[in-house]
Amino acid sequence: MEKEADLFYRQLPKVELHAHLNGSVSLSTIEKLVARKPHLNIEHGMTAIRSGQRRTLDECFQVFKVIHQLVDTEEDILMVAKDVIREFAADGVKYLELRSTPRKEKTTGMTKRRYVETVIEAIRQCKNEGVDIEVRFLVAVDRRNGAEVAMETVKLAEDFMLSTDGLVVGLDLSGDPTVGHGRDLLPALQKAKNCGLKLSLHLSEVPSQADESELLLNIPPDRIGHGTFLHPEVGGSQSLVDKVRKHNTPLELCLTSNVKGQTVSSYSQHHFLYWYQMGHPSVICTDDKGVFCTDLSKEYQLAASTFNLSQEDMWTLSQKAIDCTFAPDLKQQLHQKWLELRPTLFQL
Ligand SMILES: CC(C)=CCNc1ncnc2c1ncn2[C@@H]1O[C@H](COP(=O)(O)O)[C@@H](O)[C@H]1O
Ligand SMILES: [Zn+2]
Repeated sequence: MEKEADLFYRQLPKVELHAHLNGSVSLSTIEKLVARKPHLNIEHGMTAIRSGQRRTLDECFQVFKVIHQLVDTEEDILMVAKDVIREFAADGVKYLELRSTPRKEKTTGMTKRRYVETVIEAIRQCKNEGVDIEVRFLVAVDRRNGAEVAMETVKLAEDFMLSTDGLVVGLDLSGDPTVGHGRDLLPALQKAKNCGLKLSLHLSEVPSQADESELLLNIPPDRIGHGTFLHPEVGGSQSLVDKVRKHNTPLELCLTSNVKGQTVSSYSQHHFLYWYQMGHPSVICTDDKGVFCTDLSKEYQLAASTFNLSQEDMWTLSQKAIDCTFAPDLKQQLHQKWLELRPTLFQL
């Protein structure tokens, strides 16, 4: 029987704002992909980092390369996206913002436009099948690919924002944080902001990026991914913190990802506490639930047990996340849903 606390966190209605599509592929979907491509000789150990395991950031990024080999056709992307959406729904996520990087045509046999269309198709199919979750999409820019590709991606994202009835809501900046510099991507990010795309930027995910963060915070972004090294105690600065505070920019915080990727030394050292105690908008997210063998319920439970927070605190945290979404049209509906679900949850 499921333990009472597990049940509480699974039933808690949740908002997931930071999920990379190909990092979110579950074991059962990986098995289906491996069966489609036995010649690749890929085992699950190569696509996930299990409990207790730690990897360097570099090793983590190698894992994405393996997953990308497995997910390289239109059929794969449709299946992966549908499976991921259904899994988040089964975990009690009521609103999901997925993000994914359209890859070079020669690696997938399809154009970047077709890649995004396929993810949108998966979102539509899940909606038509009655999966109980609202999904929106952020087109991702991989910082490793430089300024020109970033600009192309922004144009693509803008086209989709205008043609998908609000399903494409923004732009993500991600990829190996040790490669490239945000200054080169500034024109593309500014263009995205000016045309109405919401911006979620991976920021200060590794140490010594204070200059870059300073620059990118001036845009300013609409949300920050990780922000692990923003505050002074870890080599950031008060000026960075002040900027984030001034704009009240929400942080997307991913505990397991940071501990397994070794940018944070232990759960109790996670910067969640710094921002949460300040009353700053902090949203618990998974990052890559497949790679890091987690789900959003586990992340909520982990935050509660690590920082000694009550179920009531966690309820408030999940409810406040609604105000950090990039879908203003859905906020009222989501708040209503939370209110309706509350009585059943606290009767447990
Ligand atoms: C290595 C590590 C600790 C990962 C967690 N932190 C991350 N930091 C930056 N970019 C990421 C991270 N996790 C996933 N991504 C991005 O998401 C991609 C995978 O999802 P997709 O193909 O865009 O659908 C990766 O190739 C990478 O560009
Ligand atoms: Zn991320």
